[in-house]
Amino acid sequence: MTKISKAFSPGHISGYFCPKTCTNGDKGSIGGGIVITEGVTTTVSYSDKTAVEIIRRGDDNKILTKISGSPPIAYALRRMNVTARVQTECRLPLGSGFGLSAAALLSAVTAADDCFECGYSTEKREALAYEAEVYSSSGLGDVPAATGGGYICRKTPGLNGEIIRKFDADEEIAAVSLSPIPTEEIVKNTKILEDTRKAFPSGCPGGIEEFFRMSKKFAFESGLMTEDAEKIIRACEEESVPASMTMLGNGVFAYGNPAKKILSRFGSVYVMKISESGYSLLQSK
Ligand SMILES: Nc1ncnc2c1ncn2[C@@H]1O[C@H](COP(=O)(O)OP(=O)(O)OP(=O)(O)O)[C@@H](O)[C@H]1O
Ligand SMILES: CC(C)(CO)[C@@H](O)C(=O)[O-]
Repeated sequence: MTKISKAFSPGHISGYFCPKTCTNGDKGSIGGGIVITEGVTTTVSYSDKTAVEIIRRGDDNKILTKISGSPPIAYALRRMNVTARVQTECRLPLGSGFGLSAAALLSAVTAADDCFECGYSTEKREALAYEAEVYSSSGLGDVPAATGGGYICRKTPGLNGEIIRKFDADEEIAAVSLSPIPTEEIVKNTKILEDTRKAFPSGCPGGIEEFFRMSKKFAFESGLMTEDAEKIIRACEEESVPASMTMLGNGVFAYGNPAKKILSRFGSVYVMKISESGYSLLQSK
C-alpha cells in the first residue's frame, strides 16, 4: 500500500524586513513578524512523476482556488531525488504576505522526508526548504520564522540566525487582503531594497503594540505602503487598534478582538492567532 504523509506549517506575516547576506553567503533577511495559526497542510504520496496541486478552501470548506504546479516545491523534490503526488491546502490567499510559499515548503519537505523514509535531520529539512525558497525568490525570512512560533524579531539572517520569539499576546489577529504583490518583483528590485534598508527600525519591540508601531512606520518610510492599506490603517487608528501592512501583499493585519469588525468594512476578514509552535508532521501511514 502507498504511504501517505501529511505535515503542517504555520504561515508568517512580516511587518518589517531588511535583506541581509548570511554568514555562509546565502541570501536572507532580518526583521519582525508574526507566526500565525493559519498556514499550509501538505499531503505527499509516491508517484512516478511529480505533480503538485495547490488548493485554497473557504470557510465552508468549498474549494475556492485550484492551481497546478509549484516551482519551489518541484525544486525541493528534485533536490531530494524523489517524485511524488503533492497536495497543499490553505485558507489564506496566495502571494498576499502570509508566507505561504515557506509554509508549503516546510510542510512538503517534512511530509516527503517521512513518505520516502529519507531520514533527514531537522537541520537538513529546514536547509532544503530555505534553499528552495531563496532560489525561487519567493521569500527571504519566512522559513526561519516558521520553524517556531510567536511574534518574532529576527536579529540576524538565515536558519542559524538569532530569533527572539515572544508569546505574551493572545488576542486575535485579523487580516484583510485586497490583492497580491509578487514577492519576486520586490526582492529583485534594488531601489526598493535600498529603501527598506533606510526605513528598517533598530532594536526589537518590547511588546505587540510596539511591534505594530514599528511595522507601520516601516511601511510608510519604505514607500511600500499602498493607498488601500493606508485607508484601512487610518480606520484602525481612529479606534486605537494596532495595525500595519502585510509584507508583501496589498493588505492589512491588525491586533485585538475589535480588529475584525473594522477590517470587515474593507473585504473578507481572516481571523487567526499567534502560533505557539512551528511546523510539524501530522500523519505517517
Ligand atoms: N500554498 C502554496 N502551496 C504551494 N506552493 C505555493 C503556495 N503558496 C505559494 N506557493 C508558491 O510560491 C511561489 C511564490 O509565491 P509568493 O511568494 O507570491 O507567495 P507567498 O509566499 O504566499 O507570498 P508572500 O511571500 O508575500 O507571503 C509560487 O511559485 C507558488 O507556486
Ligand atoms: C521578503 C519577505 C517580506 C516576503 O514575504 C519575507 O520573506 C521576509 O521578511 O524576509
